[in-house]
Amino acid sequence: MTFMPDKETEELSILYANRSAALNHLQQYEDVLEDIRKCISLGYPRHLRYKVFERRARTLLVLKRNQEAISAFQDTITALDEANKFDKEKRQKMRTDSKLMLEILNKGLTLAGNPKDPEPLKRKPPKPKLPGKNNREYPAASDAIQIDYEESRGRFATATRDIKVGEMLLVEKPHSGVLLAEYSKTHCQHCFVKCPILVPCPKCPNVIFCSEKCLEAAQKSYHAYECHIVPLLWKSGCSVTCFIALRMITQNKKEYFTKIVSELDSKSSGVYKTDDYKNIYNLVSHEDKRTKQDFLHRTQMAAFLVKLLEVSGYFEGKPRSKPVDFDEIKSMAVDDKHKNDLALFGGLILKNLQVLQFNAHEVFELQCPRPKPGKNIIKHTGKSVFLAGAVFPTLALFNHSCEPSVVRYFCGPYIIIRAVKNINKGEEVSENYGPIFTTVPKEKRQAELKEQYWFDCNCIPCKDNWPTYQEMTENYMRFK
Ligand SMILES: C[S@@+](CC[C@H](N)C(=O)[O-])C[C@H]1O[C@@H](n2cnc3c(N)ncnc32)[C@H](O)[C@@H]1O
Repeated sequence: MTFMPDKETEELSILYANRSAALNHLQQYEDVLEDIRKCISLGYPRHLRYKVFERRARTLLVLKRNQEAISAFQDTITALDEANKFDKEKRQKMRTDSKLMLEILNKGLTLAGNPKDPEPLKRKPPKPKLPGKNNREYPAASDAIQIDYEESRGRFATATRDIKVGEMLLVEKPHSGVLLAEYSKTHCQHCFVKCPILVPCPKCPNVIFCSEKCLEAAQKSYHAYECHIVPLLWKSGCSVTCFIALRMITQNKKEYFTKIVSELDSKSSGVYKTDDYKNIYNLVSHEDKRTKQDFLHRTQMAAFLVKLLEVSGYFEGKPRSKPVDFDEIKSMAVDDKHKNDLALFGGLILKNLQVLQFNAHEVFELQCPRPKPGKNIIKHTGKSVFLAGAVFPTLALFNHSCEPSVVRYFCGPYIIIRAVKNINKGEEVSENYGPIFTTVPKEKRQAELKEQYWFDCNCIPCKDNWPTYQEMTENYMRFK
């Protein structure tokens, strides 16, 4: 991929016009209209406009948006007057064809009583919403959830009333999330959806976005600083978790952190908001149980990441304008003027790395093959594909059970939690961190949870030694 021409240039308008022709061949009609809108707003040359206006008119006809097609054909006729470099005969033919289409359309619409055009299709799914009332203290969760605390297991969710199977209990956007490198040219860096047509960053060839809106949101926060350091991060081989630890910083300005740093250790009061870094900072990190080796390892990673932050221009609030390489990082002397920033942000990144170890989630996309035309037997061949890593601060308060009460899935960047069984008032509402009692034997589950999450699982299937499906005999099923 090469660089995009700078924003708002004639060159870019020509690029959009040409892409609209390609999209037309691919029958991606809504995208054709969007590219034509962009190309006109960027000042596409007047003597060429008849081409895109005519393409717009014909696209609108396909979409049965006839009222809009009429004005597009009228624009085509007007634009033909300025198409002085275009073959006179062809110009005349296009004018006649457009006039004919106008006549047909006007007649048809009058006969049909001038019906309204259908609404344009929305490409992105709407933002998911909890159907009932939101919890006042934890707005990402429903009012059926409350967060309790016990010394031995920390915070956990319980039901404030009876919950019916299927009920939606939580909808949350990530506080921070990062797409895996291998999806950076197919999925939106900002909202993780697959891009039918891409909007590249005008300053780097590293990532893409699904819309101008996502590009703008990213450029206004993390991507301004990440633009030229992303390739080095990927090349370093660091995990997506390390990248999230950095993103947790780059998505806010330096001043945001210097303002809140003195309150970070105090317990939060009031509404628990997803975008509040203080809530993330106070998630479980098991700092007191870590070994020296563990700290050394994480501090080395934090030192590398904070150096990247320094070269990105973050401390000065001036994003860097060219790519960075390993040699530049290695040869950098400690700059006295950045000493305090390096200490503060190095410390925050170190904390982020610890928190993420226990609180990050994988973001999945369900991929299903296109159904073959004419075949009406649906085979369930869809698979979940690991796309990104993210931290959802409210969901991170749910504890684990090997027989969970909820299931999670994604809608763009949002995670959605629904009950998979009826849950009684006062019962714990538990998540699952990986091993389920039906398929993984108890010893293996316990070992995995201890190694990854540092706790001894004491859920009912573990306590009562429930058998896996394979261990259940027919008799067992019947007697139970
Ligand atoms: C994602 S956090 C869950 C929320 C956490 N309890 C808190 O206070 O913020 C994961 C951590 O919670 C604790 N935890 C989760 N499930 C548990 C369980 N079933 N029993 C005991 N502790 C558990 C472990 O310390 C684990 O590392």
